[in-house]
Amino acid sequence: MNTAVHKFGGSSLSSAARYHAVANIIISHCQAGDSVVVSAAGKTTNTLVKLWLCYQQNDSQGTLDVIKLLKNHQVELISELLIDELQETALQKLNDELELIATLAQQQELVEAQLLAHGEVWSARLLAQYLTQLEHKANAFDARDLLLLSGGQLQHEKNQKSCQVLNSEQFNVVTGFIAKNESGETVTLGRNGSDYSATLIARYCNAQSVTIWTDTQGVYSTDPRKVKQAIKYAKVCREQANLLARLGNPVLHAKTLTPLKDTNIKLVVRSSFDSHSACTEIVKKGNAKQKHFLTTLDNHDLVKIEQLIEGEVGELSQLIQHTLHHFELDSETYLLIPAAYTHIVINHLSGRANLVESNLFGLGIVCPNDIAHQLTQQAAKILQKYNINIRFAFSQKDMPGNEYGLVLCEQAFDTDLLTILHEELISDSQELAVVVAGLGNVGATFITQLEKQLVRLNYLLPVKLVGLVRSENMLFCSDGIKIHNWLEQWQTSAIAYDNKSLIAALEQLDYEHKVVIDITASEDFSLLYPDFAAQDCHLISANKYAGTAHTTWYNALKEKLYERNLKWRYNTSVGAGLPINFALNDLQYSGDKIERLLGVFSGTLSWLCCEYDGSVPFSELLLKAKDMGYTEPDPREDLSGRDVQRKLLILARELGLTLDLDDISLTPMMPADLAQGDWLSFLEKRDKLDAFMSDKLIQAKKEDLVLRYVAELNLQQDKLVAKVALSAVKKDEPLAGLKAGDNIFVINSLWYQDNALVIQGPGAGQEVTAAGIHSDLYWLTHSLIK
Ligand SMILES: NC(=O)C1=CN([C@@H]2O[C@H](COP(=O)(O)OP(=O)(O)OC[C@H]3O[C@@H](n4cnc5c(N)ncnc54)[C@H](OP(=O)(O)O)[C@@H]3O)[C@@H](O)[C@H]2O)C=CC1
Ligand SMILES: N[C@@H](CC=O)C(=O)O
Repeated sequence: MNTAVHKFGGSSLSSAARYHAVANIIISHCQAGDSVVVSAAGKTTNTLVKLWLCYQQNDSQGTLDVIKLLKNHQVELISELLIDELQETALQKLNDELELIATLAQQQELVEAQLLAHGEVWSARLLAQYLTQLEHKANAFDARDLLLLSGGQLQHEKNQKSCQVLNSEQFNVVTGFIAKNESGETVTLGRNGSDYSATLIARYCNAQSVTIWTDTQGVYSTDPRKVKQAIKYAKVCREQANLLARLGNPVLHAKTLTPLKDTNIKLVVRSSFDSHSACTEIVKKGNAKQKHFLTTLDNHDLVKIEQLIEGEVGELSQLIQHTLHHFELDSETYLLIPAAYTHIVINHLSGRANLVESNLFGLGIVCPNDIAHQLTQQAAKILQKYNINIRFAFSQKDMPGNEYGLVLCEQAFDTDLLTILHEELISDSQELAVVVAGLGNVGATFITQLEKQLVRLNYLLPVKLVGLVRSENMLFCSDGIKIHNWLEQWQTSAIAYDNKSLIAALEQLDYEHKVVIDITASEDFSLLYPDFAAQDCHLISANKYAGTAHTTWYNALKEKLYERNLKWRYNTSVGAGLPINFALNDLQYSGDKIERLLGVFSGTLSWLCCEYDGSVPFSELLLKAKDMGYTEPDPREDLSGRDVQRKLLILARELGLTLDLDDISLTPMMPADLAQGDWLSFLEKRDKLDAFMSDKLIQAKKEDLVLRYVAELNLQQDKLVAKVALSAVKKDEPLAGLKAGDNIFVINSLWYQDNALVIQGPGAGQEVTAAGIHSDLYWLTHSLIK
């Protein structure tokens, strides 16, 4: 049977709301037969440890107070989650257990491991009951019935048999962290013990995968809480994960990985707070690029040890319930120990260990082969420059193919310095994967231009085209699509496309940065932007739908992108390749205030108004504009004024205004009823459009005016004016003197009041638009390197 194991840590279960979220994840991500391993809720283990300390110090009042704390927390969870009989029984059982703890404490019979085990037992029981109440089959299992250790060693054969009780018809909610010994006593599995329980159970059940649901979104290049630019990796190979763990990185514990050795069990680290976001997969060697990591060490002691015995580091780690790193340098063996535990280790090694340095802080650098030495030297130089005294700096080979460096210093360094180190040591290792959606007029031209442009981009950062998407098919090649024969590859290898497979393909990309370039004109495609953001993709849009979506959706997208440090560029959605967005932003950055924006924002309507003199029917020109690649796929999007309305909204939002499309008044450049029906039925009624435009032209000519489709945003008056409409303008006005197809943006601001700033040039066409998208790609790439 293909089962999976899911593990939820304490922070994932800290409140009733979190239990509810976890239950939803289980219902949507797990199948009957899967095991769900849980830690103690929130800070329960810490509270139990506090209870143990009070008990040891014979502090009876303290003991009772902590029992009360535990009770309040559990009662709150039970009362908020369970109802009726389930609630009553659960409260009764909890009461009995807490009374027993109080009695045992009084009688001086408390046992530490047995006491600590309560946290996991309560979580598993409550979660199973809550799932049952939600009408899903679930049962709680005590891992002491599944995991047996004898003489400190796991009894694999017996455990494998015991795990057969896990039921294929239900969710099996199993306590993490605990096991039993041959005398039936409780033993705990140490720090991150629940992660270890999960991988052990996965091995014993021959599960397909283990998902560690946690409060971070995956494994990052460095701590994302300290360095905003930290990169989340889609894939990390087990050897590097193991090394990181041994250097004390808290995301995965070295022990967690051991049961997976020589198995094909997939290990995934995923956020239980954002279950749709991209995760990190820990893969077997060769299935992921070697990555760069920086991990920090706080307050460690360095101890020299004589004759390290095989397996002793593991034993010592078990003893202090903490990771220990050991290394050989100049034929001596050293241990790096969290300072709080040094005395325990030194005592344990009775006479074989000497303290060499105390209170060290440091940096671990995990990186691909052959560069650890160089990066370690570089890190040391940077730290020295910032007056950090270095005690040790060396690099080592770890397992084949793996290297690391350690820089141990006298002082701690702050997040600013870590950010600098990250920028200097990690940034160079990044690659950008490009996925292009839409290979029509503009998209195909963009790809043609990309071959040359890649040379330029590669000076900044290695950039690869890895995906192409059209309305029905897609092509993904994670090593890169060969641009000169993309069409051939498309014809032989493109596969059917649906949203789910597209998201899965994005998730699989093993790149530090990814960008989806939307050159479709599809609203449906734009609705996937939040999913792209969840996959850590930057966005570039020529498509105007997302930029003009309803404010609530639009703001939520912006917020999501901001939280993930993702960029969204959409320069070509207004004015094709013209730098209108740049100009508006630049004016604002430099303290200017835009008061009025007026112009012709449609290449199609500009071309039509300039070319139409009544000698040929208007609709014939419209078909020509379509052939030239100026119009939207359905040119009525242009004629209706909707396309211009969208552009005005995009610029208004750029100026910080909170507007929606309906706040911009619109007068179409065609009879309203022509908007109905499909394109062919429109063509049958094109005479109506011709007559409509002929009338407008005759009227304009009579008054010696010319026709222009004009957009205006005026912030000068009390009431904001935002409108798009066909207007007749005087021949000496800037809007009249356009070349066919040109856009013009007339900007009045504090600094450009009487003499407006004017931006004018081609406002549509595949070449200029594709070039504008390249500008967005260039600036995105540029922003990623520093
Ligand atoms: N033309 C111009 O001058 C300018 C255009 N733009 C914008 O650029 C975009 C593209 O314009 P243009 O190239 O002229 O349009 P086209 O109609 O020529 O091409 C559209 C492309 O999008 C693909 N597509 C449509 N729906 C989907 C979908 N749901 N998922 C994936 N792909 C899809 C189509 O696939 P298939 O090939 O299978 O049909 C096609 O390849 C539009 O948003 C437009 O507003 C912006 C500035 C100027
Ligand atoms: N159809 C549009 C294309 C660019 O956005 C136009 O004509 O301006």
